[in-house]
Amino acid sequence: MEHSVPPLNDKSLLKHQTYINGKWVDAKSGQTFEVFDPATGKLIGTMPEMNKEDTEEAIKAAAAALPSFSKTTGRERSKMLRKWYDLMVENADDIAKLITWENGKPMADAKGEVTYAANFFEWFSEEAPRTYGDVIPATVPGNRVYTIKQPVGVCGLITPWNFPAAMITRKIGPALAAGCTVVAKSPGETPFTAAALAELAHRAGIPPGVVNIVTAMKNTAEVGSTLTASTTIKKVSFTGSTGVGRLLMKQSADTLKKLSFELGGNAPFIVFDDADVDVAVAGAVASKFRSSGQTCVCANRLYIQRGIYDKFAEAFTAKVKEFKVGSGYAEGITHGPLIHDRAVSKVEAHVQDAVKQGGKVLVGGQKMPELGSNYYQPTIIRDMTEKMALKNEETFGPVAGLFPFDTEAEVVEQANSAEVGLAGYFFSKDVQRCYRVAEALEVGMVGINTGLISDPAAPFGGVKQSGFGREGSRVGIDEYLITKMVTLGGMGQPLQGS
Ligand SMILES: NC(=O)c1ccc[n+]([C@@H]2O[C@H](COP(=O)([O-])OP(=O)(O)OC[C@H]3O[C@@H](n4cnc5c(N)ncnc54)[C@H](O)[C@@H]3O)[C@@H](O)[C@H]2O)c1
Ligand SMILES: O=CCCC(=O)O
Repeated sequence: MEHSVPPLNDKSLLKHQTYINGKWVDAKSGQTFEVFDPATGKLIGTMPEMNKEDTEEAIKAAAAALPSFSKTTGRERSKMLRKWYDLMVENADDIAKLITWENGKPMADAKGEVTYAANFFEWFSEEAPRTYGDVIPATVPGNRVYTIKQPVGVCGLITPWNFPAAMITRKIGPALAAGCTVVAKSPGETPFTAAALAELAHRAGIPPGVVNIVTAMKNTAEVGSTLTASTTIKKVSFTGSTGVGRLLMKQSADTLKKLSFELGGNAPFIVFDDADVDVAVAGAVASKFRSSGQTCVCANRLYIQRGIYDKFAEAFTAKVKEFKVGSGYAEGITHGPLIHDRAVSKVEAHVQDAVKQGGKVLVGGQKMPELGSNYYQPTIIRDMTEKMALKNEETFGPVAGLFPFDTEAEVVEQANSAEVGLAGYFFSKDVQRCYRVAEALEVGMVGINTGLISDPAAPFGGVKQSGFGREGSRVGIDEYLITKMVTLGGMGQPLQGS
């Protein structure tokens, strides 16, 4: 389905170059890559196809900016981040238009993402002046011990397309607050939002070289190996799939980098018989179908206790039938396209596999060629079983599989059977069960009686093969700091003259 792209209020936010050392530049090779609108398949524009040489140039710029930036006070960095936050808020409509254009999510969701993304700058502007160390009572007589927090150095950041703004600000915010400088590789599918953020960084007065954005599509792996092999880069923070996370961890081994990895999920979503069905359905709609199922914390396996199974399935199906799928710019649209044809193929494969093994489609189950090649109907399948592909792999698309279960112990075992452990959700009115199950789930984040857990104030991250490290919250800045211990010897002498 065709749609027209609403014009930006500030056309200068749409860049076709990238931002390195405070300047807008092309790739040294002159090469570019094309970026397409997932809703129409039409070309949005091109961006520089950068390679090892360009990445090294960006690392050099970040290294040159580090000595002076790392010596600014927390209060000075706080003001810069606050200014960047204010500019994001002022330009929220334009950034949302760019997100919808290159990612496909509906404008209402894109606006929500801009607020979420900007809030990381606001949050870390408040953390920047508060990187306290400790004064430690020493064991050795005559010693005095204290710690200071210092920036880790130049950081390499790699983020995915599903939140073109928020995944970047969730890393750059704490990095700058800590006094680090960064080289960020923006996602190949959604580089324009990142470029608009860089333009706002420039306007906010962030010094040249502090924020550098490398763009690439075909050369992505080359850029990744340059960042991980560099001895200048002291830390890599990556958000993306578990497979790429493993590769980057191997590549980082030779230089023993500090790492933070926010990787794939396969979230269990459990509804107990004693839950409020309406609350559980609202939670499932929010958790499963946010961004058409393309978030790492989306419910993937919905476990519904047998006593409530039919009632939940019916109410959930009724809600999903109300969705309106189409171009993210059109009025009243609740769900947009998937990012590309590979995403559609994975969704299709999971649905076909479930149906072949006895799953019954309650709603959806088909592609939507009348809208475009990247659209798939929001889908619910009941009578799911443990052997189905959707149970073991993150679908990353708009398919909800309903698994029946009998006991609390059984469902927790099933929930924990995944290799990954990012988010988990459950619904119950029994307060003792709430504590019990929250403590038993092997995940980094638990939602009880809610399907939405993302909050800049709350620590975001996983366990098992969902990675390590936490983003947002008061601990998010620690990922970009080192704790230096200082011991003063020969202290504690008697007062002079005594
Ligand atoms: N835990 C989290 O916070 C979180 C958040 C969002 C997405 N994710 C996960 O990300 C995945 C979806 O995103 P995706 O398909 O774009 O993931 P992906 O791993 O393919 O790509 C993520 C980023 O890594 C880059 N990349 C890919 N190969 C690379 C390489 N060899 N070297 C360096 N960079 C490389 C991509 O260009 C992109 O910018 C899902 O598994 C999802 O769960 C996790
Ligand atoms: O896709 C992963 C990030 C989602 C979020 O931050 O809510």
